Amino acid sequence: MYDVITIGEAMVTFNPGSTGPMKFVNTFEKKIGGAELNLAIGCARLGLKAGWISRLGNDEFGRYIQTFTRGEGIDVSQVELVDGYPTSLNFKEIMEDGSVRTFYYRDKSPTLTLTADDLNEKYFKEAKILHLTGIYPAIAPGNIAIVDQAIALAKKHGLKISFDPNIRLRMWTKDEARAALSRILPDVDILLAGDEEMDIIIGESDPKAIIEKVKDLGISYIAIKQGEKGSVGYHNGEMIEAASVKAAKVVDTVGAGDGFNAGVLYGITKGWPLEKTMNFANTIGSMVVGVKGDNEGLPYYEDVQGRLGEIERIER
Ligand SMILES: O=C(O)C(=O)C[C@H](O)[C@H](O)COP(=O)(O)O
Repeated sequence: MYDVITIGEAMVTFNPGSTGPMKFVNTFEKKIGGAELNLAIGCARLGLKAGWISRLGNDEFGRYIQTFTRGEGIDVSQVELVDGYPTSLNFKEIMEDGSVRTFYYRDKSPTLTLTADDLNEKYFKEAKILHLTGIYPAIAPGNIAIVDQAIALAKKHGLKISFDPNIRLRMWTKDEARAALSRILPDVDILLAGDEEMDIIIGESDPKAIIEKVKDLGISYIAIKQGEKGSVGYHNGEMIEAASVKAAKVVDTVGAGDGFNAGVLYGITKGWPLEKTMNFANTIGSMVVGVKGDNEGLPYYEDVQGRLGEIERIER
C-alpha cells in the first residue's frame, strides 16, 4: 500500500556555481528537480511509501533521474523512458539576496506522451493519497484530461486528493492558471498552497479569508504557506497560525514548499494534531532552504526530530 502517489515531470536541474545573472555563470552543478518528485522524495525520506507516475526521455538524463528516484526508495514502476522526447532541463539563477529565477527547457516534455489510459487503476487502488500540482497541467493543455482521470480514479478508490497549485507564471498566464486550477479545487481534500497563489485562483491572499472560502468547497485540510511569515493550518473547525522556523542560513529557497507539503502529508498519515503537523512542516521547509538543490535538503525523520530537540543529535 502506498501512502502517497503523485504524477508529474522531473527535470535535470542545473544549480549555478556562483550567484548573479545567469548569463555570467560559468559553472553549473547537475541536480534533479520537479515539484511532484520532490514531494515524493520528502515523503520517502520521512518514512512514507511513495510512488511516482511519470515519463522521462530515453537518454542519459532520463536514466539518471530514474536511478536517483529508485535510490530514494520511491516506486518507479509507473515511470517509462520514451524515445523522441528529451528529458527536460531547468537552469537556476540565484542572486546574492537569495532570490531565484528558473529557465526551463521543457517544451518537448516526455510527459506529453502520457495519456489518461496509461493511468493504472490497480496502482490507485493501492494508495491512500494522490498528490497533484498545478505544474503538470501547465505543461500542456492536454494534461488536464489526465488530471481529471487521476481524480476520477482517486475518488473511485477512496484516495484523499492533495493539491498544491505551484503556479509557475513562466509556463502559463494567470488567467489560464485560474481557469484550470479553480476547476480542480472542489475535488481537493488537502490543499497545500501559497498565499499569493490563492490570490491568483480565488482573489484572496489573507489566509483566514482563503480558508473561509475554500472550506465551503468541501476541502477538509488546508495549509496556507506564507514563506518567512510561517503558515496557517485548518482542519475540523480548528485554525492554527504556525510561526516560521528560522533557517540557520538561506542558500536556495527552491523546494521548501514541497518539503513543507511532505511534512503535512506525514502528519496527516500519522493522525497527528494540526499544531504538531504545522510545526513539523514549517521545520522541514526551514531545513530545505539551507542546502543547495531542490531536494537535497529534504530531511530524514530523525533529522527533523533532532532539529526540534526531540532527540539528542550525536555528532561523533
Ligand atoms: O518549477 C518547476 O516546474 C519545478 O518543478 C522545479 C522545482 O523543483 C519545484 O518547483 C520546487 O517547488 P517549491 O517547493 O514550490 O519551491
